[in-house]
Amino acid sequence: MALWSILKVRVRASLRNFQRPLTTIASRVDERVRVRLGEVVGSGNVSSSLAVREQHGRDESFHACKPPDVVVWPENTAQVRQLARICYDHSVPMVPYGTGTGIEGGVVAEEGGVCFDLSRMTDIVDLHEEDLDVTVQPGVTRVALNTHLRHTGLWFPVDPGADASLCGMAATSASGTHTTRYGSMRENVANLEVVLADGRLLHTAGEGRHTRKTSAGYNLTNLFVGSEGTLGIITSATLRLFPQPEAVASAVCPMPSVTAAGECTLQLLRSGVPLARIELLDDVMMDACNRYKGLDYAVQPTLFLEFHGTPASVQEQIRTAEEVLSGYGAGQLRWALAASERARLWEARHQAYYAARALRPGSVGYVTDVCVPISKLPEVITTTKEDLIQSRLTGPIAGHVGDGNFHCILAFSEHGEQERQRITEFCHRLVTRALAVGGTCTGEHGVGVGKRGYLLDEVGETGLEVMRQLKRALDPKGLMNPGKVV
Ligand SMILES: Cc1cc2c(cc1C)N(C[C@H](O)[C@H](O)[C@H](O)COP(=O)(O)OP(=O)(O)OC[C@H]1O[C@@H](n3cnc4c(N)ncnc43)[C@H](O)[C@@H]1O)c1[nH]c(=O)[nH]c(=O)c1N2
Ligand SMILES: CCCCC(=O)C(=O)O
Ligand SMILES: [Mn+2]
Repeated sequence: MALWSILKVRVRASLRNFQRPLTTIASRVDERVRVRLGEVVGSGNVSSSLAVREQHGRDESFHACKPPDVVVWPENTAQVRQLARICYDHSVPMVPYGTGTGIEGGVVAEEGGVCFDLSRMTDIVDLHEEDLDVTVQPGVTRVALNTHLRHTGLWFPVDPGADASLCGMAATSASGTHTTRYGSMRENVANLEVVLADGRLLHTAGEGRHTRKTSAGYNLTNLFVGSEGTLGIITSATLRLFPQPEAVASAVCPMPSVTAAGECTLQLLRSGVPLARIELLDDVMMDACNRYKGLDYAVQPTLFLEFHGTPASVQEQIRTAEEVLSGYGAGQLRWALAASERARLWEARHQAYYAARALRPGSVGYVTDVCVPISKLPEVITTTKEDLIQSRLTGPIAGHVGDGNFHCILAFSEHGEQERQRITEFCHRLVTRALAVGGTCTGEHGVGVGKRGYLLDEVGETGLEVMRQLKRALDPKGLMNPGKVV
């Protein structure tokens, strides 16, 4: 697309945003407010130090740091409610903070205010083994939960690469490498406890309820899943658990091209093999992972696969998968059967972001996150790879291809203005390409500040207006994480 057309789209989107202001000019945190916050949490749980504020004003992405005015560490829901009430009374913005691993600038304090660091609320409140569910506080991370569950025979499968907080994952509607089989946070959250902007406490599915399904009224749970701190502060999440699979087999499978890998993925999904994981890493990504983790895989487009089930069903899944793979020119499969080998393999995939950045030491990462209908994946991924080459950009591709979701990771120097411009234009073309085939500008990382300009094109005028009406209804003063999403 010509530069002029790109600019027109941008200007149109930002004009529309401008026409419907959602936030009032909120006041900053003055001494009076600071003292009141300290009275709630105690002096050890509040900080105005610049280093602490800067650490909380950015996430793992390239988005510029904007520090909050003060950081508080509440220790329980009652404190979160009291703190919210103080902020509400004084019209001070509130920014919830989980583990800060987001990559769309979600925790950047656009208008300053109070950052609620929830990492000290670390209880696993209710584990119902017979019901296959658990309730966790916002300081519990996905690895901490699975470590806790290790001896129960249960696990929680949603696995973004980072060891993120589970409530932060709910807030961004995160997914991971198991989503193709087990779902994302949207499918795996049964209830949320939320402190609203004015301090009221909401249980999205009703207090104490933890059923597999419900049709009681509006789905408030999924209104808050993906709300990115703009509607309230999640103080606990009730999550679905799964039995740990009896048998697990992982394989690394080199493919002749990203197109063949995409087409093969489609055929595997159609064949009905219940793939537990299917991830694509292109040649550049494989090279980066080999270097970063000291591995020796072939440097070519590669599928990482995993099968779960009984020993007999895993064998059968493998037989069917091998037949499909051979039809698309797959090379020799390398199996990882021992738990330690599998852990090494998936750790390499989970750290793909850092591996990509390590290709250019000192760089920052610009991550794209489009998701398309699965039938469009081969076409979109092929065109994107060609675009990367034509744009002279080094952008390894890693994809949760079973979901039609993939990322390019563009590592760049913060000082290279021209390169940054080329990256911005490439990312814009990629999102436009995804939207044109019925896809989304973000499959899992959220809107944050990075994707705000695309929400209108994606959900339309009415969609955006309804989102904004909901925001106004729940947060009339515009205090919850202002400047994000809508
Ligand atoms: C190496 C690597 C790899 C990956 C990823 C990151 C990195 C660094 N991610 C992105 C990230 O891990 C994911 O978005 C997490 O869900 C963010 O959780 P945090 O707890 O870190 O939220 P973080 O603190 O970064 O906050 C993110 C947003 O949620 C809000 N928020 C956080 N906690 C909240 C709460 N309790 N209540 C209300 N709002 C809250 C914040 O205000 C902010 O808007 C990812 N993601 C993904 O989906 N799939 C993936 O595969 C990966 N892979
Ligand atoms: C690689 C892109 C950034 C993180 C992510 O979402 C993933 O690794 O899947
Ligand atoms: Mn991802």
